[in-house]
Amino acid sequence: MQGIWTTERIRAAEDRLLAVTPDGELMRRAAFGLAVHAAEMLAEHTGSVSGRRVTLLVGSGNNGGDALWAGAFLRRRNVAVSAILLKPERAHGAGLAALKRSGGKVVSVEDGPQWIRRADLVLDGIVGISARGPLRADAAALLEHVSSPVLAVDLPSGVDPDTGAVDGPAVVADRTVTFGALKPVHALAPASCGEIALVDIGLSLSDPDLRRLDTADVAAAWPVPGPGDDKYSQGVVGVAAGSATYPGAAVLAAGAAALATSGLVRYAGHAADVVRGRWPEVVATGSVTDAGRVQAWVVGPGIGTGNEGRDVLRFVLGRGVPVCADADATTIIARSPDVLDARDPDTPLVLTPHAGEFERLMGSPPGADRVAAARSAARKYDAVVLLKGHCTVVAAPDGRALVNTPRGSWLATAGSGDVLSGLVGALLAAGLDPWLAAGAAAHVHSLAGSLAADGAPTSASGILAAVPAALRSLLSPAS
Ligand SMILES: NC(=O)C1=CN([C@@H]2O[C@H](COP(=O)(O)OP(=O)(O)OC[C@H]3O[C@@H](n4cnc5c(N)ncnc54)[C@H](O)[C@@H]3O)[C@@H](O)[C@H]2O)[C@H](O)CC1
Ligand SMILES: [K+]
Repeated sequence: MQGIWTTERIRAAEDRLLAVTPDGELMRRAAFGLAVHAAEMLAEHTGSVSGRRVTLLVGSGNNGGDALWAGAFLRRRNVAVSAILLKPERAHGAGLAALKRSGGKVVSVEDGPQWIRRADLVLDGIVGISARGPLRADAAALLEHVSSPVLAVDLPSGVDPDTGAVDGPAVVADRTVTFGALKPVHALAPASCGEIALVDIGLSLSDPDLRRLDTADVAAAWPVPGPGDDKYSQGVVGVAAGSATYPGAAVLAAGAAALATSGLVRYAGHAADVVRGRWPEVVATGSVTDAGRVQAWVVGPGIGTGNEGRDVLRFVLGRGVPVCADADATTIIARSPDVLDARDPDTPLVLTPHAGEFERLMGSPPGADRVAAARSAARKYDAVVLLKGHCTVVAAPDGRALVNTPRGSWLATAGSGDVLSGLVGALLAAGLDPWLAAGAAAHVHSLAGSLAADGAPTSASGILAAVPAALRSLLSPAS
């Protein structure tokens, strides 16, 4: 799993390292890495490096200092470098001196636009981990003239480093070169960061604040049948979803559970005939009380929020096995939290709210800091909370949190959540740690979404149909 640290932790680690490193050495290490990526981008976009033009947007802190030093290094490759100093009197002294010594130009903010328009590459050194609030107006005004590729220094300016929230004008980078370790912005605002490159500057950090699952983590966690397995050994998952009026949610959730692992799927509800007709391998019954033993339940999609839905949820919560409560079940819990009294305290619960359901559960929307929001809901309900969004956040009651960096926005389609809940349930039945089960399911769900979309809008049925291909790409990449 990839570690992600808050800016506070990063700054503390940088300060510790600065104390034992020759003055300016860290910055030169960072800037050299930056210059290598800038040269790579020039070659990629223009076919050459020498003679090309790079314009630096230079803020008043060390982020600007990185950009100035990188400009000095680029001068060695005969790149024409111009620096626009947003606050000339507060520009990084050593960096500015290095740029001037190397023959780089310093231009005024007033003349900035023309130097931006003629650039082959713009380096965003406006602000880094010390960013506070929306991008200042003078910096924002310069962005309007950018038409070349952009390389962000450490992180794209105008994006909140710790939440990835964008509140106003902000840099949209083609590539972001960050130093030492990933910050939350790199996982929470992928569209603003572009391709992310990490330059090692010798920072040492432990106990990440956040994590991101790599493909290898998901592949290692995903249950794959072995010689000794049978239809029960991979876990039996119960799916309590849908109704005679709305059988679709049941078909999608049961189907996802059936495709996710080799375990047995039991469906329970009023859509039994439709589910049986679509998924003959699913053992379908008309009621949860007739469903038989399972190792985990998925409950909620399409069950309705009335008395009958509440009774189904109460029954499932009382079975003493992990439960993934989604959709209508989330609304029932929000309206009548006492339904959770039926739950054995040791029974793991996974809640999968979208922003609206989160607001019902918590009384207010997730807000800008979605990791903090998911963590607060996880503590309040003593449950793993998978907070859906462009970047899905999964928080556990013990504070663990992971971010699933999306592959596009193809999942925002009706029924997509039903597919996700089926995937979560199958992994819970297979015995995965609930937090990991939710994270792995979200990872495969977004992979299936991008395969199904293949660049054009898709539907929940398309996402469901792409689950096997997503799993194949994960579990047997060579195929
Ligand atoms: N410590 C090191 O040797 C290394 C630092 N690295 C780079 O340093 C930055 C962090 O630098 P810092 O001086 O703390 O602050 P910033 O440059 O991020 O910002 C300072 C400056 O920016 C202005 N500002 C704040 N908010 C905004 C805003 N919303 N819009 C515009 N301007 C803003 C404010 O005036 C501040 O004074 C880090 O990101 C790295 O790039 C490297 O890691 C190498 C080692
Ligand atoms: K920046």
